Formats: sequence, structure tokens, C-alpha cells
Amino acid sequence: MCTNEHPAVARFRDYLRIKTVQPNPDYETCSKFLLRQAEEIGISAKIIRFQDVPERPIVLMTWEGRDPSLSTLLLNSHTDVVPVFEDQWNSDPFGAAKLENGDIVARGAQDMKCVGASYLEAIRNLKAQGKQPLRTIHLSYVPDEEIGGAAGMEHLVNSEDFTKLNVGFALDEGIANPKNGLKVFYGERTAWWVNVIARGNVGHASMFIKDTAMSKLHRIINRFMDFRAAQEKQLEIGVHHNGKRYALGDVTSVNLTKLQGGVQHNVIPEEVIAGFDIRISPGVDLHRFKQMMEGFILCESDTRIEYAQYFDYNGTTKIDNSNLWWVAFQDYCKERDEEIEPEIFPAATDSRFIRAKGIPALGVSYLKNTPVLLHDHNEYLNEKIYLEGIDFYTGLINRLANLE
Ligand code: MET
Ligand SMILES: [Zn+2]
Ligand SMILES: [Zn+2]
Repeated sequence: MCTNEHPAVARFRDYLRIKTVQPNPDYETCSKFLLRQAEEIGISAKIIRFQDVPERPIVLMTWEGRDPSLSTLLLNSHTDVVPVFEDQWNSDPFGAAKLENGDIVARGAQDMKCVGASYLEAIRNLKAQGKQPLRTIHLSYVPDEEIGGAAGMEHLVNSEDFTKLNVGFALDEGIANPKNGLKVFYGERTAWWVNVIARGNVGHASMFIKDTAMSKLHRIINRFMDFRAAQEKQLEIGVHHNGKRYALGDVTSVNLTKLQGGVQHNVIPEEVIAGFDIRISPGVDLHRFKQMMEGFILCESDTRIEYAQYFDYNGTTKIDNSNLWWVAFQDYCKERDEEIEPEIFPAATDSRFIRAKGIPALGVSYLKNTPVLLHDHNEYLNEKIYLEGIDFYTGLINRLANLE
């Protein structure tokens, strides 16, 4: 192991080694780690445990500003990471090995422990510079983002604790960019996880039985797939008013991700289920989209739709001069010569809960010149970029927390 490693990198790797992996994240070790960091840095911290989910702790840190009456800056990150297919990794996903070129390999290196760790390093830097921000800064380390956030951010935003924070603006996660620009997300697609359940006639599988569960489901799946193909085409050919090509966030994706049913090859099953992951672009009217989907099953008797994940708010954060937080963010990036690409986040983040409360939020992870490896095998981040990111956040947080 390298002995003259930057202490910030060492702390990042320690954070990556904590196995906060779904479906059984080690939140207790993680909370202790974060509390210790806050203590070292010299900011207050507490664990929030909601009565119905005490094993889902939220760590909330606070650095009080010079004027606590002003609305505050929230730095949010989730502590959980998605599962791994260990045999597909070249090193232990929770070993945080550092390759010769400085790549740090670990689940969560991009999504999103790099961001949570950078916030802390930025605060550490600002404290060391003897600064105290004008506005109070809160840091939230929330569980369960990767499984929908019900016990995490959704719980937090609906709590009295949250109202008391008086949040004026929040930062949250972004995504890597293989190119030099920084992706900045001002909105996200709405994730619906849908189960279509079809029931039908049964009998011997050697015959032509009418209206079997499978034949109904087959037709329904085809309707979803036709819609999918049209959206995929839109992504290929779509162009915005300003001449920019469509990005993934500008169209709606549909993927058939689960199939369930059947008992034996020669028995027609009574019930079959198809699960879809649907990501709806913010431009789409959610009510009308739902009607369209219901249309897909309307003419098939004894079929129904169930929602495993549902959200009915798709508002975005303003990126114009009416939003002073955006203006400050943009000015800061300009001064740093940081090229930014404002986009709609293609997947879902905890920002949706924040935005639904009417609070502006931007998603940005300092992952430029980095391949997109979230949820993938051998997820990594180069230490040089990680350290650059700390510098970026130090200046950014200083700017935002001193917004008059
Ligand atoms: N962030 C995860 C995803 O986008 C989980 C979101 S839950 C709707 O898939
Ligand atoms: Zn994430
Ligand atoms: Zn994720």
C-alpha cells in the first residue's frame, strides 16, 4: 500500500470499505464512521431514527452559519450501494483497491460515496481556512435510496426535523461523463415500476385454448414494446429547439425486467406477471401517461396493473435568472472554466422528494472524464479526479453558503 497517500483519499477508501450493500446494508458501522468524521472536523452530528424503521438510520450534520435565520444549504447523499456480481469483479468490490494508475475500484466509488465523502472533505477544508459560512449548512446521509427511499429521504422530508432545517437549496448526486464537461441535473424522470397481472383460461397445453393468461400478457407486452420502440426512435432523431440532440432524460424508457408464472410445460398457467421499469420524461403529463398504460390492458379481460414504485410529481428546478442558487452555481462553474451540461437525470434520485417539497435541487457528481459505471461491474473513480472534485466542492459550497 502507498504510504504517502493523500489523507482524503485514505478516508474515501475507508468509507468504500463499509459494506452498505443492499439488501442488508451495514448502516450501523457506516453511521459510526460518519459521526467520527463530523467529530474530527468539528461540526455537530446526530442520528435520526424513525420509530417504524429504527434500523434505517439517517446521519444529519450541521455547521451553523453566521445568520441562522437564512434558509440553509443541504448537501445530500445516500449511503447504500447496489448489489454486486462478485465473480465479475477483478478485485474485492469492498476492498477499495487502488490500481497503479490511481483508479480506486469499489462499489459506490461513483454512486455515490465519492460525493458524500467529498462534501466532508470540503467542509474540512473550509473549517481549516477558518471560515464560517453566512448560511447554515446541513449534510444528510440517508439510507435506502437504491430501493426507493421510503425509509430514507422520503421519510426525512416528511418529518418535523426536516421542516426545521429550513432548506433553501440542495445538492445531490449526478452521473459520470466520459467527456470533460460536468453533467448537472435539474430534474429527473419519474420512475414507475409496474406489474401487469394477467389471468386466463387453463387446460392441456397441447390445445388451442382461447384467452390464456399468457396470450393476453403477450399482447400487452407487445403494446409496451411498440411504445418503447417509438421512444427509442425519438432518442435517435429528436432535436431540441436550441439544436441540441435529445438525451436519455428527454424520452420515456420502458423495459420488461421481470417475468413470473408457469408451473409445468404441459399446463396452461392460470396467472402470469410481467414487471416493467418505466422512466417517464418530465415533459410528459403523468395522468395521461397512466391512461395510455391502462389502455394497453383495457381490452384484455381479467388483467390488472399494480405499482411497485409510483411517484406523481415531476417538477424540475429552474435554471434561469429567477433561481439565484442556479445563478451562483453557474457563475462559479464559469469562473473555474468548468464546462457544464444541464440535463434531466435519466434515472431516479432522492432529489425528487426534495423538489416535491418545492425546494430547488441540483444533481452533480464530480465525475468528468470518467466512464459511466454506476451499478456496473468494476465501478471505479480515479484518485486525481476525486481530489479535483474536493477542490470543486470546497469552492462551490463556500459560494452557495455565502449567497446573500
Ligand atoms: N436510484 C435508483 C434507480 O434510479 C432507485 C430509484 S427508486 C425509484 O433505479
Ligand atoms: Zn445513487
Ligand atoms: Zn444508484
